[in-house]
Amino acid sequence: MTEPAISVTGVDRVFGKGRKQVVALTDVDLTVADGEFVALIGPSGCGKSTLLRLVADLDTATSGEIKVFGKGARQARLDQDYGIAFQQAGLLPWRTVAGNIELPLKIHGAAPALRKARVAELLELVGLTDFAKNHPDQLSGGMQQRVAIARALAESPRLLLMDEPFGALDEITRERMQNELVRICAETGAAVLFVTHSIPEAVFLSDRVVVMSPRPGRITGIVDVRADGLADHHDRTERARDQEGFFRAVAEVRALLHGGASTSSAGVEPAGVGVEER
Ligand SMILES: Nc1ncnc2c1ncn2[C@@H]1O[C@H](COP(=O)(O)OP(=O)(O)OP(=O)(O)O)[C@@H](O)[C@H]1O
Repeated sequence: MTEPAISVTGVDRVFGKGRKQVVALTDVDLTVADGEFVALIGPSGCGKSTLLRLVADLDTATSGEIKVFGKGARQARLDQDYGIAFQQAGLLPWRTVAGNIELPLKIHGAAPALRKARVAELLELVGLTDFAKNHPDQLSGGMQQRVAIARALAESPRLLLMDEPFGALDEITRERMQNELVRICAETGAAVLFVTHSIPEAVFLSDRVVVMSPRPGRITGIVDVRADGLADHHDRTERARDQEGFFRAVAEVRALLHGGASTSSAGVEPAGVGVEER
């Protein structure tokens, strides 16, 4: 059997001491299978980013164990087993689109010919071939995010860690980016751990949606959207947004966010309405 992409066991993260202590995460267990797409959703402060940061080795758990492809988080970072994309694209303004995408390869000493070929491939993957020589300030927000995703994919990671990568985009661009991400995942086969505030976004993109609650941050439930009749995330198409199973999964996630309350009288939320706006 292949190693899971991520395995989190009994993880706690406590910040500060005494009266200022914040229990950001308590007793979190989560497995993301190789090639699986898992979304983390929950109200502000429930520990989504903290969990992602622990997996990325940007922070250390107070207790518990985190493995990435069977290795410790630190070793996985050193081995560049994953790519990261955050809400702010974080591009270097003085480098071109191609220069930004190339950066991780350059830092890790890839030969120029190899870099050039890989950048061309990635530009095509994210549909920005014609913009290779542009600078970030000449691109729209969605295009900048595509550059960031291409950069995260530069070293062909088997895992992507994404923290609200589409959070700053308008709804139409956001849906387009979601469709792009589905296609990119199908082409690369990468597993994804994806933080979002949007229920429809989580359901549309994922195989499983992990619902968290705050104080202390913990997992309150997991919705497997495939059990609601949605295709595996690699095979998802735009039509999934209109399927009955999609609305069922949205209602299930919402019920978990509300502590198991019935959603039947509330109906299904319109696309794009996030946790925070509710
Ligand atoms: N470095 C830190 N020092 C102290 N407290 C922290 C630190 N990082 C996070 N926290 C606290 O941990 C809790 C979880 O924060 P986190 O950013 O993980 O939540 P989140 O679910 O990602 O929130 P949001 O949806 O608003 O981004 C919050 O109460 C936050 O204030």
